[in-house]
Amino acid sequence: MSLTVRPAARARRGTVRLGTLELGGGPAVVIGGPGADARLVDLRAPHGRPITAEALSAVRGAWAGPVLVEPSGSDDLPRIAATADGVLVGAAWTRDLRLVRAVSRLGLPVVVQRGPATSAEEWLAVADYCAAEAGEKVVLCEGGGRGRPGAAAAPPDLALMRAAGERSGRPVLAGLGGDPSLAAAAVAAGADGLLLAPDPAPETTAAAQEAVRVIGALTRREEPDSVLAARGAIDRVDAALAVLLERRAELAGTVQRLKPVGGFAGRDMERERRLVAEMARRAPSLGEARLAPIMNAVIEAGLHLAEERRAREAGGPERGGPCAAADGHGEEEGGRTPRAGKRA
Ligand SMILES: C=C(O[C@@H]1C=C(C(=O)O)C=C[C@H]1O)C(=O)O
Repeated sequence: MSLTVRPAARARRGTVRLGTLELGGGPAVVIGGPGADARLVDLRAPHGRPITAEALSAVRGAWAGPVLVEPSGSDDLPRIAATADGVLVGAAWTRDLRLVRAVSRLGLPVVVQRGPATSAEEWLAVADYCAAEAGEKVVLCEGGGRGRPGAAAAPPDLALMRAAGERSGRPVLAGLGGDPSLAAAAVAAGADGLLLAPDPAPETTAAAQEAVRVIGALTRREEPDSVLAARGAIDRVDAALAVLLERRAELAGTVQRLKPVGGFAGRDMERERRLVAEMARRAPSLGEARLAPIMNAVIEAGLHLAEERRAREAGGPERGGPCAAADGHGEEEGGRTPRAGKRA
């Protein structure tokens, strides 16, 4: 067995490369500040805008990955062409066709952003215009634009974002500015990436990254064609599984507290069999026979946790914790656990 990379057999339609990132084909990405997959530099910064060269080299000095730049005017373009991996046609200047044309001719991918002042038709027309000039390397971004420097970012219309992506076949970003509250919804609605502010709060970036991983695992169909890409996709599925397993353990713990007899003593094998059968409908390849031992382990882990917590709350010695499971007698734990008293 070898870890060779299969040549990409599929011609991917509708994907655009931003440096090392592929927008549209693989996982959803985050573009913004530190901690994102690509950095955004806004040369239209509100207070005394920095010298273009300084702003760009500051980011380049600290970050080797993809950089997307929003210019403030055509003077910025030569420097951007030499330094950046893509250009943002911000919502505030989609109507400056001279600048749009000059940007499209740089040879870099172009992200065309829609703001509240632009209609959907106008937005897609600008994107088509850029695509003709930029050799199809165009990405749509819905929302997040600031009309004026310093103004609040407009929230994205996610239905419009989805429709625009389907109609144009181009990758779509949801512009979220500094507000991650729609991050999960945007990924579920089909966003290929989330465009944040150039320097959002670290929690904003973390929330966006969590959404692209966990929600992306549930909603995006990826077709990885290398071991590395497939492992990346597995890592995202595992992130979603971990979130669900933690939530499941909490809920199973609630049942233990509410049932007349909780813990291993109150185990209900008929309920367990039924939930495995129900899961097999959604996991037909695994089927009941393979799911049963998996769910047995999950359920027993939840019961151990619940008993451990109960013992701790009662101030008694801990039983059935990880040590008990690790000593090789984990399966017999139910037999060694004292009967739970009636707790209503
Ligand atoms: C949570 C319960 O207690 C136990 C744990 C279960 C689970 O984790 O799903 C299922 C049945 C019981 O053996 C329950 O009775 O529903």
